[in-house]
Amino acid sequence: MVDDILYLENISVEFSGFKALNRVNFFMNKGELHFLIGPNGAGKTTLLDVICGKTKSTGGRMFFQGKKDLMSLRPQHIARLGISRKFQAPSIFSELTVFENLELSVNENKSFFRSLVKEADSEEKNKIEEIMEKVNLKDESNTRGGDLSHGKKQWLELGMTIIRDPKLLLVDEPVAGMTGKERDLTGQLLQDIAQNSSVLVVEHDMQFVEQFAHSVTILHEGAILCQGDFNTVSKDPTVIDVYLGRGGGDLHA
Ligand SMILES: Nc1ncnc2c1ncn2[C@@H]1O[C@H](COP(=O)(O)OP(=O)(O)OP(=O)(O)O)[C@@H](O)[C@H]1O
Repeated sequence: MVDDILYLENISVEFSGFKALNRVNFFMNKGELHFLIGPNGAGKTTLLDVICGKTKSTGGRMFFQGKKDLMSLRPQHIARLGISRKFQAPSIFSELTVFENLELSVNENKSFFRSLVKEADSEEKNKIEEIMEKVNLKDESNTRGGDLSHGKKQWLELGMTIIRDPKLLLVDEPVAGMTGKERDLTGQLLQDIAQNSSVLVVEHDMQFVEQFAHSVTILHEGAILCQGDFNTVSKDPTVIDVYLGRGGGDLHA
């Protein structure tokens, strides 16, 4: 368990008697870019909701960095430990520039209104420059968030999330609606982020998963079907059954 960033044991969630997650065991190593995949309704979003404290498991155990017990913590406490979530729809400020959006996020300890009135200091400005470079928005510093393409909005929000140096980043379908080039750059960006943080991504795009995943977990009907590298899980007969059975075809795109 030494290298575990996240360790979940017997996690279960019920919605009015329906088992969305049923005794799920899941772990992730530090520095991993890990993909969570599975058919619609498999429980992927529910699992991310449990990790960030939005939804509570009816039992089991959940540890962060080997020792911090997440089970009884509220979402804001879990976020303060360094677990950040990036949702599928970008939630940037359309009227603010790329730089200003990042400026608002650079110091999470400042209140929202204090962030609005106080300019970033030189250390914070350097950090913003570094993040703009990382998320391919160096030349868009003065562009309004609302004027960015869909892909660039996603990168800006990723930048607003990683500027706080999360230890674990949870990401919902980051490449939905992106062009091929944007997908590739996003994959490289996620790999880059995983060098300093650990990243757990929910994704349906199998070509993207095959190209960038360090490891993959397959959820099916609220339970883990298998976990391993892409090649191993894509050859697993039960996985092939699930995907072929659902009309989803081979895992290989
Ligand atoms: N708040 C809720 N109340 C009732 N049922 C819910 C609730 N949230 C999720 N569910 C059900 O739990 C199951 C798992 O949902 P979840 O959104 O976690 O699946 P998913 O794998 O993320 O699916 P998708 O890939 O379609 O987003 C689904 O059958 C869903 O309808």
